[in-house]
Amino acid sequence: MTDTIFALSSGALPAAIAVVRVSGPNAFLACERIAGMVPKSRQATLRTLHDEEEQAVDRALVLAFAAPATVTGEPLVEFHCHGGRAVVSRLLSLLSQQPGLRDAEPGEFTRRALLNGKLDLTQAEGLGELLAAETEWQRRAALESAGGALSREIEGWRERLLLLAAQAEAAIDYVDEEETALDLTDLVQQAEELRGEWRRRIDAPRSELLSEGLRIVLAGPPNSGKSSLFNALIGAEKAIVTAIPGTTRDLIEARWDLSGIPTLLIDTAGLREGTDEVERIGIARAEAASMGADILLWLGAVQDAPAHPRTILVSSKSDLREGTDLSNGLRVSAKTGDGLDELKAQICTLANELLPPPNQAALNRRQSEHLLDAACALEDIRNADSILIAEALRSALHSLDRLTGRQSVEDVLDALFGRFCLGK
Ligand SMILES: Nc1nc2c(ncn2[C@@H]2O[C@H](COP(=O)(O)OP(=O)(O)OP(=O)(O)O)[C@@H](O)[C@H]2O)c(=O)[nH]1
Ligand SMILES: [K+]
Ligand SMILES: [Mg+2]
Repeated sequence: MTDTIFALSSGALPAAIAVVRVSGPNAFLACERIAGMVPKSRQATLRTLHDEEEQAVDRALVLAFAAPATVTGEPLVEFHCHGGRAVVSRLLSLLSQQPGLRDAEPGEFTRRALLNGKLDLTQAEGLGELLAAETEWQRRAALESAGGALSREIEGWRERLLLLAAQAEAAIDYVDEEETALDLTDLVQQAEELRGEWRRRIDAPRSELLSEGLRIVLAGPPNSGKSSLFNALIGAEKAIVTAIPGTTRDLIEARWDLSGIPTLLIDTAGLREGTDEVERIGIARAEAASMGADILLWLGAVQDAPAHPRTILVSSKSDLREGTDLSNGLRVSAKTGDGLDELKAQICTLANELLPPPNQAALNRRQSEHLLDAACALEDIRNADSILIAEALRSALHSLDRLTGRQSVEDVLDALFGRFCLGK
């Protein structure tokens, strides 16, 4: 029999309320022993929790959910108790003494939900992203995935693919019976339309851009004011600023929430012929960071700017150089704050082009790879015979199923072909 698992599901203690969850076949039994009864399914009931000596542990709201309509698909009980450390620790130790109960492993509730078909892999991944979300954009995108937007899209592809596969299999039967080969042009065209849709999804921005943040790099000659601008943008004196050229040596990174857009702002060493070994290494890192930037903020002369497709030219220290600006960059002063809003607006515009649209569930690397496999499977079907086409479609289906974590396609294929089989 499966273990019954329990864990503190709410956040750090102490807190006003703590939620302890129990899931598995013995959840109701444990509830009965601790709360004296199992409340009616989905009805919050205030109970005194007791230990084995009938000593009161806490007054808590108890919620029971009957399987299978629960988040894990198993019988589930929630204790909403007071969030003191001693209360929670007493309740957890009490639970651990109940028959068949043990501590949950990290992510185990979600794993059970996955195994019981309550969500698929893409939703579980979305849930992970939702828990990790720090900015608005991340939250909205993760909510799309967790809510099943991606799995619904994949399910749509899968159904179309299944229909095509069934037609291809039927065409094989015709060949067996030496009747006129069926015209497969239409089928091939539909498969290629699917492949085109997948290609566009694969080429779209990845969800990692959201979880890791857009890399925005400040680069330019020494003393151009990179570190000052870095500090002004993040609103903290994180980087050392001095009048000495070559102050910054290593990369300095800060997570920066730019109006909901998750970014990683990176300050770098000023670019020049390095005077000592430490500075030369720092400059090499600065150059590498500039190359790898999603957006480059260049604080030097136009003609010296590295070739980067998304560069914003910044003319720094605008408070000092009234009207004598030669760089054609956006005039910004870290000292007075002049031009900072405009700079942020320009970064936002570039970021909007780079990031996955928040109303579409972006694919992560793992998902893209499986979708690419599926697209590749359908690559050479244009002049293939029905047997090869059927095989290619089947292989594409397998890739989609690895994408969602669906175990086996065979049963589904069997069921479907049972219905579709023409001529047999
Ligand atoms: N007036 C004025 N001075 C500034 C401004 N920004 C930076 N400075 C000054 O310029 C000097 C260099 O600034 P930093 O921010 O250290 O320049 P940096 O590009 O990081 O320099 P390195 O790290 O050495 O490459 C310091 O003395 C700053 O106070 C500004 O907007 N206005
Ligand atoms: K400096
Ligand atoms: Mg600096």
